Amino acid sequence: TGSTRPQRLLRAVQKNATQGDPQSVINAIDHFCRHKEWAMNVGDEKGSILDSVVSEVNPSTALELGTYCGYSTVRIARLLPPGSQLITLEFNPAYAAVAKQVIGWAGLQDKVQLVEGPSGDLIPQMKDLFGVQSFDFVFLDHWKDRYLPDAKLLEECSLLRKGSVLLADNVICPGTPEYLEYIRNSPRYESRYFKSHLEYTKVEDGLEKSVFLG
Ligand SMILES: C[S@@+](CC[C@H](N)C(=O)[O-])C[C@H]1O[C@@H](n2cnc3c(N)ncnc32)[C@H](O)[C@@H]1O
Ligand SMILES: O=C(c1ccccc1)c1ccc(O)c(O)c1[N+](=O)[O-]
Ligand SMILES: [Mg+2]
Repeated sequence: TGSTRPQRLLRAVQKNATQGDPQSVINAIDHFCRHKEWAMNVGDEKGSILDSVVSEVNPSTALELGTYCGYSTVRIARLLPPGSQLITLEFNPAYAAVAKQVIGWAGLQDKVQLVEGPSGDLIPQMKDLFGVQSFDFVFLDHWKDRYLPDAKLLEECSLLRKGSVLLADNVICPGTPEYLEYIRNSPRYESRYFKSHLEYTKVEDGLEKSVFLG
């Protein structure tokens, strides 16, 4: 029984990154994915756009849908101000186990709550589990057919407030047509498309940033 790609990615972090240095963890994963094995992290090019949006929002409470190995978790958490929290949801236990170790290697475990389970079940529990009133920032990067139902669920659970920012990965590739149609035509959001490329490739992809208007 051989290792899995997430396990090989973790080994590359442990070998090439410095404990407590988030940027070195990001660099080690990007190097591994460019030169060894492609993996579905948001990547460095779209990651820079993610960084700029997170820095602009400067969230006290942030939510990530889809952790995988924790690459974007580290990107977001490293930019959070003291006292703020990132909650990240992952329903694959093997991926969650790797992510926990990557986040720990970066020294960001105190800023991150990694919760194992499906977003559809966990989102309605956010207030009870974590005392969250609303999210200032949400990064959507889980299976693409869940973006729309989970955005609606966040609205229904009153987890968005005037000014909350949703940032969605992969709106071109693999694509999230139903989500884009809804969010771009809804009077309750102001949306903008950031053109980029699918991680570690020349294929077009992009991020959709949507501000909830209340
Ligand atoms: C593209 S990967 C996330 C990549 C990560 N955001 C990054 O950029 O490093 C998508 C992840 O979402 C998880 N996932 C998919 N649907 C989910 C759901 N409904 N609830 C929780 N996790 C989900 C998958 O198991 C997978 O690990
Ligand atoms: O769906 C895929 C996918 C499809 C086929 C093969 C590998 C990955 C994918 C590709 C790039 C992404 O940034 C991403 O978030 C995902 N995803 O799974 O959520
Ligand atoms: Mg993605």
